[in-house]
Amino acid sequence: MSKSNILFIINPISGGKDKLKIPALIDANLDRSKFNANYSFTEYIGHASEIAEEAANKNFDIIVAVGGDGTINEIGTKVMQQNKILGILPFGSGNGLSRFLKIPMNTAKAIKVINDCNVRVIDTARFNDKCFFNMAGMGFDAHISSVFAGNKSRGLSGYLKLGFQEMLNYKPQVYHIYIDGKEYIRKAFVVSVANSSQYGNNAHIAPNASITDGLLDVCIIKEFPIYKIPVLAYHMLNASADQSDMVEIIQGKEIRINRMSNDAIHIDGEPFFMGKEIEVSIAPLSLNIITPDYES
Ligand SMILES: Nc1ncnc2c1ncn2[C@@H]1O[C@H](COP(=O)(O)OP(=O)(O)OP(=O)(O)O)[C@@H](O)[C@H]1O
Repeated sequence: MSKSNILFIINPISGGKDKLKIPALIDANLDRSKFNANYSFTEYIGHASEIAEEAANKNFDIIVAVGGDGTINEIGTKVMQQNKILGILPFGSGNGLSRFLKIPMNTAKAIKVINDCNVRVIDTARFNDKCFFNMAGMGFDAHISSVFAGNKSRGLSGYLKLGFQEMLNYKPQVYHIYIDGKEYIRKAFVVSVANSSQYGNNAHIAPNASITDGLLDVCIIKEFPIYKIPVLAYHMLNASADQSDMVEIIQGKEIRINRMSNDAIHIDGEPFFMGKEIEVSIAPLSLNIITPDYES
């Protein structure tokens, strides 16, 4: 059997964790009878995307994102365009897509999942012309991702600290949301569009989301008094946000969101600016990705 060429692209800053030992962990755990392996470290924002494009144009069959949802986004976009296979070693702050797909957080175990090479095909989505795989949105979470991007300390504690500071001053906004032909006008704290169920760290905003159903879950977090944060957190961590009166979830395929401001949006947790009108679309079953074999 011929070996597959596999490239590991390592984001040295994601999740705020040291990655210098990753090449040695790959050497110790990757099945060399199946793979010819190589790796490279990213040096700047957007570099993972450049490396992935070059690798996909060459003869790499599998490209592994070593990082969080932002790194997966950069690499997955190129992998999808070239119809290659994406692997993940989770090393982000939140690891939303990895957790949803049940990819082990332990690196040696995650490499074993790659050894087994069970490939699934999943839905992907877009905000205007930018792909996302896990979650995209606007409102408070996008505001946080834009402030967090300029913050030196990554990781969960960095997110939480910033979140509390910024929440005190954040004002909910009015959104006109069109889902499969119906208009919803909502004043919201957050509008998230979910492909998977969770933001990361097992905070499930769309507990019924499926990544293979051809549908997106529009999750509207309504304006709420600050003392209700623990209730919202409880629902997210218990995957019961659909039962909370603070959250409205509407599934659909053709979605457009109009808003009054040009504030940051986020795509898989990374901030971007793309105007007041966002066209949201879904490409059913469009990305090949290595996951655990759920049947075994
Ligand atoms: N060498 C680098 N220096 C600075 N930024 C980088 C570098 N390589 C990649 N990046 C950027 O790091 C950002 C964050 O990456 P990523 O999303 O993987 O980590 P995270 O935000 O800690 O995790 P998660 O999204 O799971 O919460 C991405 O926008 C990526 O473009």
